[in-house]
Amino acid sequence: MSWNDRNVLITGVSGFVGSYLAKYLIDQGANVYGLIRRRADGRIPKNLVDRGIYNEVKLIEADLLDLAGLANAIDEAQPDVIFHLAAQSFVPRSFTHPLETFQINTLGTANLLEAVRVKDYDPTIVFAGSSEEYGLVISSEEQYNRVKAKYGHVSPEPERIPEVPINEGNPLRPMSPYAVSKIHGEYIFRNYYYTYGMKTIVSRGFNHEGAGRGIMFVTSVVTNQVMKYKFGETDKILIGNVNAFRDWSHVMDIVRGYCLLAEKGRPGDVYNQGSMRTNSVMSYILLSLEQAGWKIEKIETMKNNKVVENPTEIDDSEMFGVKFEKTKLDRMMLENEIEFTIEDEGVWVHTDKGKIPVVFDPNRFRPSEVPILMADTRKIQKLGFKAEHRLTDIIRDQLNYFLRPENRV
Ligand SMILES: C[C@H]1O[C@H](OP(=O)(O)OP(=O)(O)OC[C@H]2O[C@@H](n3cnc4c(=O)[nH]c(N)nc43)[C@H](O)[C@@H]2O)[C@@H](O)[C@@H](O)C1=O
Repeated sequence: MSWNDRNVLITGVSGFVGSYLAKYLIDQGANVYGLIRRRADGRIPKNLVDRGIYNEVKLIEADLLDLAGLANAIDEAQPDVIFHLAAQSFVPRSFTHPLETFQINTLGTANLLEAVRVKDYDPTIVFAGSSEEYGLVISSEEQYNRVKAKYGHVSPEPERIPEVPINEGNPLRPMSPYAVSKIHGEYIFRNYYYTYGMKTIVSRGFNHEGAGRGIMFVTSVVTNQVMKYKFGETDKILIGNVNAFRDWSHVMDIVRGYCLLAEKGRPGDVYNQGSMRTNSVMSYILLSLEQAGWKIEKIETMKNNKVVENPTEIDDSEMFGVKFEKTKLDRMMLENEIEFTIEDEGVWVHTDKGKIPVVFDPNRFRPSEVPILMADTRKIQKLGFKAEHRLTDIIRDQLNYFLRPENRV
């Protein structure tokens, strides 16, 4: 399918992913319409300015909670394809504002589909579902036993251990109101295919990052602080749970994946999008420091005397039946040889230029956590998907972004 002269409507166009997607589609010749909430301050969304497309996206003001406004937007855009990316997407906010999260992500999603249905258009509609839907993924017998001791049960019980890499058939064990809201959104999408024959397709995107990623997400939290440390604007790196493992992709790989799903995805179906690797938050910090110019010799916890020599040594051996790039430290953590706890208080990173403190901040820990995510992307690969970027490409783009003083927060 050629995108040339196709009408595309993107909800969440001023967000991180929405703006990259809009730029990509404009470059392909599409007419891109973007749904945007009315801004009281009249300021131009930074992401659209940074992508250089502010004058090229046709912005339509409408709120996901306003059905009439959405119906007007559909009339105006007459979309061949809709990408529904707008959401309350920050997991910690969903813990403090669950109802707001449900309103925007579930009711808002239902409203959008209703607007399309009542208007009788027949676009392909792609939904930004999330790997968060999988939630409590079991990666080893040890972890299973720990989880069972903590919660009393694991429901549904795993049919295999490890449950990674995660395929589309994995159980959904949501660990946040955000995850529940995305499951709900996804199921409305799928149901509208079965009930009304609408061409709805679900992407379950694993974490995707790059220059301009929201400042509150961990990859920006890390790279922002690393650059601040480099320029003497801070004397430590503050962080929450460094044991979490994520499948981090470059935003452009996922943007291409969204387009592929619109072109070739099967209506009513669900597709993972990710990189088929998994790395820890701790490694993200160490690799960022390394790319910013420090040579890392060892790490040592501030309390409890846990030491790892050469933690960033590259290990591309097979784990969970997949060969992927990780650090020596990632492997040790995945094999339960080492775990960081809040009682460790933090980690000293020993480098060629002295010790850097990485301090654990109790306020950044979540009431319930997704321990590990790693996508099995074989289903979308059959449509032609390929994750082109390495983890270090993402880190490089983010460090370059924070090199500019005006982007550091
Ligand atoms: C696919 C999915 O991806 C994103 O959700 P997320 O995985 O929650 O992303 P995040 O970057 O906020 O956290 C990743 C991990 O990092 C840990 N972590 C440690 N220390 C800090 C910290 O200081 N800040 C944050 N934010 N996280 C921290 C934190 O505990 C968690 O385990 C959203 O785009 C979501 O919309 C989405 O759909």
